[in-house]
Amino acid sequence: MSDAPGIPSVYEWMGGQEALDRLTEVFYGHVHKDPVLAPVFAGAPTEHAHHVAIWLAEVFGGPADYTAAHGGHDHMAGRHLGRGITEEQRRRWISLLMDAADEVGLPDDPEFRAVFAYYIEWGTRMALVYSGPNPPPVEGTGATVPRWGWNQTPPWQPKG
Ligand code: HEM
Repeated sequence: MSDAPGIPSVYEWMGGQEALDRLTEVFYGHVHKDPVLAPVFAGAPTEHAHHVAIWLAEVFGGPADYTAAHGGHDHMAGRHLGRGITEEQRRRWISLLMDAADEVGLPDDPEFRAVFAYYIEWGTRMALVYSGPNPPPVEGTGATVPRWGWNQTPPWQPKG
């Protein structure tokens, strides 16, 4: 959902790609030291943090580079298949990401943090759905990367 003309995108507000890369670098630094999450990400390639930063950029109104060059929505969804993510792991993921947001100095105004937390709550719950026993289809679905603006985002359903 696009925002009104003249209002910066959430992506611009948070500092663009550079801020997102700092965020995910610090975040995955914590993840790899965390007893609950380290085993989950033990096999992740070193570029993982950057790929997630590119995904988040597209979600928050930045360039559509994940769609153009990293496989788009279906690739992201497919990377969670069969992982059986637990609620404890999801909560820890959020907690470490919010710690990282403070550490790298993302804006802390209530509006930005509310939109940010709204997407992260939804996205982590979707990661659990895809990682679980009955995931939605992930190939050729035509699903697009969700876009999060300042306003309410409409309910999302996988296509196909
Ligand atoms: C808003 C929440 C989330 C977002 C935006 C997200 C985003 C992504 C993206 C974009 C990828 C694919 C990276 C690539 O293109 O190479 C990925 C992979 C992955 N995600 Fe997530 N994710 C989220 C939540 C979670 C949670 C809660 C967990 C587990 C606790 C998780 C575990 C993983 C794992 C294990 C991979 C595969 C890493 C690999 O390539 O080995 N994700 N995620």
